[in-house]
Amino acid sequence: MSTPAAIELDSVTVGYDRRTVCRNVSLQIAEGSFTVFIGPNGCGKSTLLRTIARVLRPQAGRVTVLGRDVRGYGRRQYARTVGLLPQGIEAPAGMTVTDLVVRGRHPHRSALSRWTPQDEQAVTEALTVTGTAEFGDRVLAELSGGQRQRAWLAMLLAQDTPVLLLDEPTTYLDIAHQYEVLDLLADLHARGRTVVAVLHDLNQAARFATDLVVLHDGSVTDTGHPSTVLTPNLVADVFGLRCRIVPDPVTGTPAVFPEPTRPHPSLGPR
Ligand SMILES: Nc1ncnc2c1ncn2[C@@H]1O[C@H](COP(=O)(O)OP(=O)(O)OP(=O)(O)O)[C@@H](O)[C@H]1O
Repeated sequence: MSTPAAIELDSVTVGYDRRTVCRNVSLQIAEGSFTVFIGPNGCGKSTLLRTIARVLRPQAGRVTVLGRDVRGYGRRQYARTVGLLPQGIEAPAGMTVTDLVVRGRHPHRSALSRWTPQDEQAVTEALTVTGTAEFGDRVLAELSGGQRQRAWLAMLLAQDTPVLLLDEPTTYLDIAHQYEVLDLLADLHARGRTVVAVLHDLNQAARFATDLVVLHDGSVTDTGHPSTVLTPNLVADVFGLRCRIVPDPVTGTPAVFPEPTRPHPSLGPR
């Protein structure tokens, strides 16, 4: 039996005002998968992620999450089900990292409910695993881009949702922190969460994804395991880049190496 879909898009057309970006997209994202959207700039990756997050409303078609039409969820109920880390998000002025992470618990609490040990544990754990506890008292606006990105990620973790959507979660992070965040997402996936991320680094996508979704000009052109999806022809067709694909020496997953457009100076005259 195949894994049930955590997220299902059925003939979804979506865009901004009268401008359509993604047309007639049908897609199933398996429950418990680590799915990565790849594709060139402007192809509609964020648009599709925001549609699943209910930030954008489809012009046509239907989005289902955990077997239920997303329009059928109440606001707080949806926030307990799906967490979104968007791109380029701004925090209210003066907000500290801990304040932000505490906000992640809002969907789990009502106006009158007390702060519970479970809330406390979720916040402490989110601050710890993202390495943000050490600057928990600092104001977000005064942090580096990478520190801020980890604070937003901590908020998302405190939200504690079965489905996580992340739009370029490694932006601003140095290489060690990029892998730390991806390992953290892999951990969440290993513990049964459905993780859907947009990534630009194809080698990282191939290393961490159980499923790739390739987008091109607002359409899904390929889906499947990285080892079957990522080929030189796909990279040429979708990104317009000539490349070689070799097994990553560490993981054996496909790794993309662009063909040089000119000889590298260190190679000397040929
Ligand atoms: N708020 C908006 N209003 C109007 N058009 C938008 C808006 N946001 C995005 N677009 C347009 O929608 C198209 C798809 O954008 P989207 O951000 O989904 O692409 P993307 O694949 O995530 O790109 P990138 O890799 O550059 O982040 C682009 O042509 C973009 O200009």
